[in-house]
Amino acid sequence: MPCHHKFHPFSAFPIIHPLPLPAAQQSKIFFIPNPENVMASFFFVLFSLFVLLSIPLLVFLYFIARPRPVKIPLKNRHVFITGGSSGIGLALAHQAAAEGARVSILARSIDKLDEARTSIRLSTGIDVSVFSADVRDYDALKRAVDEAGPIDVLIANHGVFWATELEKQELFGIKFMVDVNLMGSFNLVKAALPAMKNRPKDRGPASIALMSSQAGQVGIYGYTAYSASKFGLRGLAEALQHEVVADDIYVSLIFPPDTDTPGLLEENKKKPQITSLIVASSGLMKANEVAKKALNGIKSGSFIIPCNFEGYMLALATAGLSPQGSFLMAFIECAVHALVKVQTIPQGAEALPMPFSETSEQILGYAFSSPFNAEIMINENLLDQFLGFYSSMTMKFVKFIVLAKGVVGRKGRKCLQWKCGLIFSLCTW
Ligand SMILES: NC(=O)C1=CN([C@@H]2O[C@H](COP(=O)(O)OP(=O)(O)OC[C@H]3O[C@@H](n4cnc5c(N)ncnc54)[C@H](OP(=O)(O)O)[C@@H]3O)[C@@H](O)[C@H]2O)C=CC1
Ligand SMILES: CCCCCCCCCCCCCCCC(=O)[C@@H](N)CO
Repeated sequence: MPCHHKFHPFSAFPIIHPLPLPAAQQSKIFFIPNPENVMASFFFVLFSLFVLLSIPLLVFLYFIARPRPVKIPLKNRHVFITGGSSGIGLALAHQAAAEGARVSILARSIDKLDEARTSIRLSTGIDVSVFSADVRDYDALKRAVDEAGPIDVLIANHGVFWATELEKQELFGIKFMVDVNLMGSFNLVKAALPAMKNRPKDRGPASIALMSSQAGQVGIYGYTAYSASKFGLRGLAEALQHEVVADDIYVSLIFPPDTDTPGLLEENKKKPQITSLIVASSGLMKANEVAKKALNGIKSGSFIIPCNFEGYMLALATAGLSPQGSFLMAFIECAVHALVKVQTIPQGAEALPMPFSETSEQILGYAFSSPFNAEIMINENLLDQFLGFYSSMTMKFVKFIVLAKGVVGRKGRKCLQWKCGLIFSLCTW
């Protein structure tokens, strides 16, 4: 397919020559079942039937799962934050201290740590403990974690980042990002988990939060190494949640957009223009806004913590089978997945109208006409919608039940197993 647009040196946006949509695709954009089409009517009836049938099923599932809201307090609890000497980590430390937590921060530079301690003391009157270690050095990290004492809320926020095309990226740079962002988080969780699991039962639920990025939800030009390191955190988090839920530990993943921090200032000095354009479509947040969203998410035990509107959209589009503590959100995620498909179109591969100025069909078809180039397709195949909805619903509910605090907490694993079995057979009837 030929390239239909190119960058214009004087324009913030690539010049786009809109392509007329092929007739077949135009009809896909609006879902209007054609009454002359027997198959369509047949599927329409089938679909209505399934919708009707699904209501009692959902009510039944709701009563089995009986979700209980999780509350993880910060007051008088030990919050341990890596990368707590700068940017988002520093904002997290300020706010956690202000909420009455005992705060420990860890980073490499002792000077920056001391500076952070002073600034937190000045604004809150509270002294935080500081630890100097490199998260890549397991032994040093373990010593710091042991010295700090049992942790209630562990926030793996440390991170290094810069944007470069893979071709121009040196191997050691890739390894550095993966080692700090991903392996460093493994080191941290390994070091802290035993004491977190053995905490006295009356200390209440605990949290392990990992700082990802919107570039950890969707791959972005210039971020091959960074995105890979942040996507990796998601695998770590999803699997870890299964392993620790019985210990009343909740895992969270935080997905901020660009955030105004010393780290970003450095990154922006040498960023490919395309990266800047794409990233700009999700705006820029302040470190204390991100920290606020993050702490609220942690306190409510949310697995996925988006930080802005675009982040909520991305979270819906990329929910996958990640744990969902809210019955309603689990339902919405599955319904959205069955009905629409959001896909990103690599720059230069296909021309899209930009900004909106085209016909209503194109606006509906390509709702996110930013340089991010998200194409939103509406699924017009009813059988497909039905299967998509029920398969993701089935899987999500099995996970939902596995992870529902009520089930594990109240009656233990035996009860969990028969409920999982029941849900499976119910959903695959
Ligand atoms: N700013 C942004 O636009 C966004 C950032 N994020 C993520 O948020 C997190 C924080 O970012 P931000 O506040 O901007 O970053 P900053 O660069 O401002 O701060 C990074 C912190 O991590 C520490 N750190 C870095 N490397 C190591 C290491 N090897 N061992 C221990 N500590 C280390 C730094 O201290 P020291 O150098 O002294 O070790 C510093 O305290 C990162 O994980 C980042 O990927 C996500 C989305 C957007
Ligand atoms: C379906 C809805 C789509 C909505 C549009 C979403 C646009 C996505 C933009 C992603 C921005 C990524 C920022 C990464 C910041 C970061 O981590 C760096 N500062 C560190 O390198």
